[in-house]
Parts: sequence; structure tokens; C-alpha cells
Amino acid sequence: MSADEDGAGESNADSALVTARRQLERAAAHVDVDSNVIERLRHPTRVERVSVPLKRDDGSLDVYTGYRAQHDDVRGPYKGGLRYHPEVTSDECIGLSMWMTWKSAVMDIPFGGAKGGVAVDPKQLSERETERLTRRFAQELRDVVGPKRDVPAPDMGTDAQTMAWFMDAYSMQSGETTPGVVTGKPPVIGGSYGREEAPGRSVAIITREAVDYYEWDLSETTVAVQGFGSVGANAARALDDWGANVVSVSDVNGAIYDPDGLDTHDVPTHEEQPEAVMTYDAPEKISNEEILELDVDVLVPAAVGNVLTSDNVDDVQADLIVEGANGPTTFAADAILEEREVPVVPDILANAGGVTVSYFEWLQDINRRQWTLERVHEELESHMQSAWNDVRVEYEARDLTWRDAAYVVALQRVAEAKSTRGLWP
Ligand SMILES: NC(=O)C1=CN([C@@H]2O[C@H](COP(=O)(O)OP(=O)(O)OC[C@H]3O[C@@H](n4cnc5c(N)ncnc54)[C@H](OP(=O)(O)O)[C@@H]3O)[C@@H](O)[C@H]2O)C=CC1
Ligand SMILES: O=C(O)CCC(=O)C(=O)O
Repeated sequence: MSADEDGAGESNADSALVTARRQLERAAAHVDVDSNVIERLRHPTRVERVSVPLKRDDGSLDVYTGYRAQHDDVRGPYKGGLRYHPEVTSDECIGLSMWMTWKSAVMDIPFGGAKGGVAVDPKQLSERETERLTRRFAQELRDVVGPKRDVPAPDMGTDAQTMAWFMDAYSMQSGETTPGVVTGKPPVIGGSYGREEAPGRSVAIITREAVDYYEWDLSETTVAVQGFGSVGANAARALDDWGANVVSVSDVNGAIYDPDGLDTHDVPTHEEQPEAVMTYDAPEKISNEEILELDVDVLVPAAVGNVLTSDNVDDVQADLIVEGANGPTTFAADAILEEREVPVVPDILANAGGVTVSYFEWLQDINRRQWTLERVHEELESHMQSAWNDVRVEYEARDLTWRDAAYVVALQRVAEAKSTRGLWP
């Protein structure tokens, strides 16, 4: 069955949608779930496609295409980020929205899955242009989002400020301040402390748990992190703080490498200064391809999707891969890594700290009561440990890959919610 049957448009062998469907079909073989439920879950509930006109600072007009894919909401409101990237497509948003459904379910938080974005290069826009684009995008999505319906958050190319503009535009249209329409806002307008660092922090927590599981010593563990943005930089810095030896990090232009370990707090993050990693004074500069092939204990791909493919995966020397980005490993590469017995801890578990602290933020907005950073860290730690344990039980009991084990946990929860609500078919 082709991806185009959703009317979704473009598709290719390694689109997020194709990969997400293959992963679902593979995992379905390990659970006792009605095949009709699986068939339903191969499709999104809705994909909103909008045109987003933007008056540029020079007075000219550009029209961009934006999307919001809503996959499933049986366990709660649709939830997931908004991405500004030139390669945003309908298929990509649908695939990413499916992963959000599983991510919320693995974490056992009361959300479904969604993802959206605009096909635009945010680096080509001024701050004023990004604000106008975001406000117009919020207006176009007005009818499909809302605190009880679908709650966007940051993703690649968007940040807390983007969420503030989105929330303001929505609130102006609603006639009342509505903080809960997005998460990942600045704390001064109802955002949660610790949300920005949360996906990276969860990658670090899960890496620490996996290192412990394989009975390695974190202080003797070498780590390479591709991408030094919200996810990559926070993962690298937390692992560095906890004693790991982070030897390489990268931005879009390439990677820096120091076999003795980098001072990750000194390297500028994407948020502090985009494209600045390669300007840092380090013993060696290597390419974004080479960072994936370094002889390290742990590789954390935390930039874009589809970086580990059948073309390069044989050259990967890491003993453990922890996925920081969404969908960094193609389906074919995953199979090769399984054959090579290189464990891959999947995105839907590892980077799920983002949506988990988004859930904390949503609760704080409902209660109009802000949590301290300490409380956020404590609750995140406990949620991540609990999800890790749930997945580990399936991993051990059924002799699965980590990805299949995480899918089994998620699918069982989603399927049980469907049968209990009787919503289905
Ligand atoms: N933000 C969030 O809450 C969450 C994000 N994710 C996922 O994590 C991944 C990264 O997102 P996030 O950290 O937010 O993104 P950011 O925009 O904050 O950072 C992206 C980083 O990746 C680098 N980069 C961009 N393109 C490439 C490329 N083609 N090759 C190598 N490096 C590249 C950027 O470099 P430069 O600075 O030079 O531009 C930057 O360092 C995405 O897959 C996203 O979906 C997952 C969970 C939550
Ligand atoms: O915080 C959220 O709602 C979702 C973050 C996100 O897009 C992701 O985890 O991929």
C-alpha cells in the first residue's frame, strides 16, 4: 500500500511515514492486537494542509505550505511539535505524528500524537518575518488546535519564542489568554522550567540507564553526539556533567573531535549561536558522515532523520546507539544493526522527555501553578525510569530489539484504550 493513499502526496522509500509504517507492522507481530486496529493505526485521523502567506521585510510576498498531521487521540489530545525546515512534507509530518502517538503511550501520559510544520528555511527569515509567519500559521490552524484538542510544541527550527507568538495569536483570536494551547513556552507566560532541556536530558537519562544495563562504567564511556541543538547539546552537556567522555559533537557544517573529551559547556549551542560548533577550537574537525563512524561506545544521532542508512551503517563502530533525533535510523539500517547485535534505543523512548515535560507544563497551565526546576527534574527522572523499566521488561521477556519492545508497550496501551472506549472501528 502506498503512502499516497492518504492523499498525502510525496513519498519515498525512507520517508518518515514509510519507516513508521514498517516499524508498526513489524512490532504488530509481537502483540495480540486486532489486525483492524493495526490497519487503522497505519493512517492519520486528519492532515491539515494550509498556505501561509508571508509579507517579507522588503515588501514582497512568499507563500509557504504548512501542515498539521493528527494521528490518534484515543488516549488524550493530539500532541507534538511544529518544525520549520525546508524539507517539511505531508508524509514527514504523518510519520512523525505516528511516532508521537507511540511516544506519549510509552511514557504513559494522556496524549495522542500529532506533528506539523512549515516548509521554510528559518535561517533565511528575519525575526520579524518569523513572528509574522508564526502568527499567520497559528491563525490557519485555529480550528484544529486547542488545549483540549491538539497542543503544539517546539521541534527543529522552532523554539520557546515561536511558541509564545503562536500562543499570543491564538489567545487574541479566542479573546482570552490561553497558555495551554502550546507547550514549550517561556516560563514567564506559563511555560515550564526545564522544558527546553528536557528531550536532551531524557536522552542522557536513558543513555545512563542503558550503559548501566550493559554493565559499563559511565565515567569510562565515550560519546559522540550529532547535532548540537535543543536535543543534542542538552544530552551532551548532561552526559558530560554526569562523567561521560563526550569526544565529538556537530552542527550542520561538520563535527569537532577531541579524544580526551570536549568541554561541552564551552561549545556554543544552536540556540546560543547557530552554525558555531565548527568555529570552536578543537584538535580535530571531521565531517557529519565521519562523526557517525567514530569508534565510540555510544553514538547519539540528534540532528535530522535518516542519517543511519544501509549505505553507511556497516561503518558504524559504536557499541550502542541512542536516538536523540526522530527517525535517524532507516528501517533497513535498523535490520543491519540488529544482525550486527548493535543495540539501538529508539527515539520514542530516548527523546520522550520533551513531551513528558510538555505534559507537566500542560498540567501547570491547567492548575495555574508553576513547578520548580527541581520538581521538574525529579518528576522527569521518575517518569523516564518507569518507562525504561516497562520497555526493559518486554525487551527481556520477549527477546526483542529495544525498538520493538518500546512499540509493544505503546501498542498495547493504545489498543487497550481503543477497545475500552469502544470507539473502534
Ligand atoms: N525540540 C524538541 O523538543 C524535540 C526535538 N526532537 C528531535 O530532535 C532532532 C533535533 O531537534 P532540535 O534539537 O530541536 O533541533 P535544533 O534546531 O535545536 O538543533 C538542530 C541541530 O542539528 C544541526 N543540524 C541541522 N541540520 C543538520 C544536518 N543536515 N546534519 C547535521 N546536523 C544538522 C543544527 O546545526 P546548526 O546549529 O548549524 O543549524 C543544530 O545543531 C529532530 O529530529 C527533532 O524532531 C525530539 C524530541 C523533542
Ligand atoms: O513536547 C511535545 O509536545 C512534543 C515534542 C516533539 O515534537 C517530539 O517529541 O518529537
